[in-house]
Amino acid sequence: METQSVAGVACTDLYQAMARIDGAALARLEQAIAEANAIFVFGAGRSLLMLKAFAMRLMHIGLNVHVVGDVVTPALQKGDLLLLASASGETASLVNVATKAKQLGGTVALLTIFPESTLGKLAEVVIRIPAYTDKLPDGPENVKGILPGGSLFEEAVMVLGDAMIVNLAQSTGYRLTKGFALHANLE
Ligand SMILES: O=P(O)(O)OC[C@H]1O[C@](O)(CO)[C@@H](O)[C@@H]1O
Repeated sequence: METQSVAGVACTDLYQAMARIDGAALARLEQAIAEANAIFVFGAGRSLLMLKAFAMRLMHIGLNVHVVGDVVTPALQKGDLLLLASASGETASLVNVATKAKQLGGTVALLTIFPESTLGKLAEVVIRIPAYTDKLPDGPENVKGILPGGSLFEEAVMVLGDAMIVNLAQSTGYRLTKGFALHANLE
């Protein structure tokens, strides 16, 4: 199959996953983001890359956002939000960070395939992304798509992030009709 056709099938897989996401849970996440004093994002590998892209957009619309582990990331305070992306919900470094964030009075939000995971139990706001996973048997609820590994989950995180920006910008009064004035100018 030609590469652009593979990409087209991937978009269909992504669309079908999006159609099964709980809109009320997403609205709760948007509210938690809008109400947080500061937002911290964290993940491992590609899941973290997607959240870094989301963090950039949150900065663009004027929100106070940090990436856990960066040398200039400040202390998490009570009233802050920790947003995690983890397909498995079991990555040990995220479990440690989530536990610490809760001890500090933070709220934990999670994007995951497994709401019943260790991270899912720690998080106050959980968004289930019904992407294919080889950790579950194949079946009508878990159909392998065209993309390899955890790509469908990761790309769903990316698209959901940009979609949330559309709604968050409306609620914060940021106009998306022009370029992002706050985008880095030292690149
Ligand atoms: O998203 P999870 O389940 O926390 O796992 C993170 C792992 O997944 C990947 O992002 C992709 O497989 C890896 O880079 C990383 O080690």
